[in-house]
Amino acid sequence: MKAFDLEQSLQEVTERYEREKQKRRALHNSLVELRGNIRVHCRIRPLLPFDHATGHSISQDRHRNSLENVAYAIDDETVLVKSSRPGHAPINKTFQFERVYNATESQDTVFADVAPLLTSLLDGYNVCIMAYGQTGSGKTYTMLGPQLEENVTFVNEDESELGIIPRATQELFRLISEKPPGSYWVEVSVVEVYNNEVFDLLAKDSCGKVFGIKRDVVTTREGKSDVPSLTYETVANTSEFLHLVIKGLQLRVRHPTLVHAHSSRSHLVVTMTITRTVSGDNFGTSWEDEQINQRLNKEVSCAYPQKRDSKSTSSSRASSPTQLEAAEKLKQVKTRLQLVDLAGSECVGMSGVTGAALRETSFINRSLSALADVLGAIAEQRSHVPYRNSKLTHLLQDSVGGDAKLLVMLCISPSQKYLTESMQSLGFGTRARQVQRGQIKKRNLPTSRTKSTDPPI
Ligand SMILES: Nc1ncnc2c1ncn2[C@@H]1O[C@H](COP(=O)(O)OP(=O)(O)OP(=O)(O)O)[C@@H](O)[C@H]1O
Repeated sequence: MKAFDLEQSLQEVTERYEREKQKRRALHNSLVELRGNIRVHCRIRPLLPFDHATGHSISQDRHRNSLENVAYAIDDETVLVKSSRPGHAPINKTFQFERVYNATESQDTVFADVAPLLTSLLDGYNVCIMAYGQTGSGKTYTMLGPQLEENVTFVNEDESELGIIPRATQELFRLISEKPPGSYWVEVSVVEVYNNEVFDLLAKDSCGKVFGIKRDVVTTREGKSDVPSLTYETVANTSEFLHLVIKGLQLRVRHPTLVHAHSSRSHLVVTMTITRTVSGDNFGTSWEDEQINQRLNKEVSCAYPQKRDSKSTSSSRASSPTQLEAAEKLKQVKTRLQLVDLAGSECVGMSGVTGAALRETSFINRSLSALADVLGAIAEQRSHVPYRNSKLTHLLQDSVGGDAKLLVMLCISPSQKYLTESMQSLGFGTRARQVQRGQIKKRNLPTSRTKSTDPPI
C-alpha cells in the first residue's frame, strides 16, 4: 500500500514537473514572439510579519484587520482580488497577465522569465524592463534587490536576493563572453526623473566626484528622444557596472513616508547601450550582409551630402578622413537595454506627506498618469501621442511607443489596506497589455560569423 502511494506521488510530481516545463517553454516562446505588444508580469509582494514597508510590526499596526490578504495568485497567469469590507461593495475580480508570481516566488524565478530578453538584446532588439506599482509594493526590490537600511547598496552577501538589474548585467556579460573578444562594448548611463526634471547621476565635477546634473530631453530630427550631454561610462564587467550604479543611486532622492520608510521619490532609468562593431572585414558575402552594406553606404552619403560644386573624385571623397571615420562609425550596430524603477503611485492621505514631499508626490502621480495617457493614446491609435506632457514619457518615448520589446513588472501589495491602489495598478497593467504597437524592429546584424548558442529570441 505504502509502495503504491509512493509510486503515485512520484507520478504526480513528474506530471507536475512536465506541466511546469511546458508552461516555461510556452512563456519562453511567447517572449520569442513578443512583437509589438507590451508584456505584463505581475508580482505580489509578501505580507511580511514585520512590515518593512512601514517599518512597523504588524501586531502593533492600528489597522491590523486592514492588513488581511486580499490579492492572490490563483495560478501563474491569474490574480484574484477578493474583499468584503463592511460598508463597501464586495470585490471578486480576476486579472490575467502573461505571468503572475505569488508572494513566495523568488528573485531567481522572476529573473528566469526575464533572461531570454537579454538574448534578444544581442540579437538586435531594443529592450525595456519597467517596474510599475504603488509605493512600497516591491518595485525596487524586484529591480535592484533589498536595500540595506540607510545604505543604498543592494549588494549583500546573499546573491539569491539580487534583483533584475544586477542579474541582467551578469547575464549580458556572460552572453558577451561567448562572442569574439572585442566585438561588443557596453556603455551605461544612470538618470533620475525627479519633480519633472531629468538628472544625470553619473556626471562628474572637475575633481571626478559624481553629482547629479540637470539635463534636457529633446526629440531628434529622426523623431527619437535624446538627452544631449548625458554621461555614458564604458563598463567591461558586472562589478564595474554595479560600482557605477551604486554611485548613481547614492544621489537618488529617497524620503520616508507613512507607507514606506525608504520611499524612492524619483523614477530611475539605467540604460545600457550595447555596440556591436561591424567592420568591413567582418562582413560576409551573404545577401543580408550585402543589404546592410548598401544601407550603411546610403546613410553615409545622406549624413555627408556632397557639395554641388565639389570637384573631388569619388576616390578622393572616399578617402576623406571625416567620411572614413563616419563610415566606420556607421558600421556599428547599437541596441539599448533600459531598466526602469518607477517611483510609486501614492495616495496622499495614506502616505501622510506634506511640504516638499507633497510636491514630489504630486509630480510622481502626474508623471504616472502621463504614462497611462501615452499608453491610452497608442492603444487607441491616436495621431498625436502626448509624450511631451512629462519628462518621464518624453525620456521613455522610444521604449514605450517605439520599437523596444517592453516588459512591465507590475508590483502589487496584497493587503486590504492598499486595495484601491492595487486595483489601480492592476487596471494599468490590463490596459498596457492591450496596447498594440506594430511590428518590433530588429537592428540588422551580420549573422555569418558569430552564431549564438542560445535559442533565437
Ligand atoms: N518579494 C519580496 N520579498 C521580500 N521582501 C519584499 C518583496 N518585495 C518587497 N519587499 C520588501 O518590501 C519593502 C518595500 O519594497 P520596495 O522598496 O521595493 O518598494 P517600492 O515599490 O520600490 O517603493 P517606493 O516606490 O516607495 O520606492 C522593502 O523593505 C522590500 O525589501
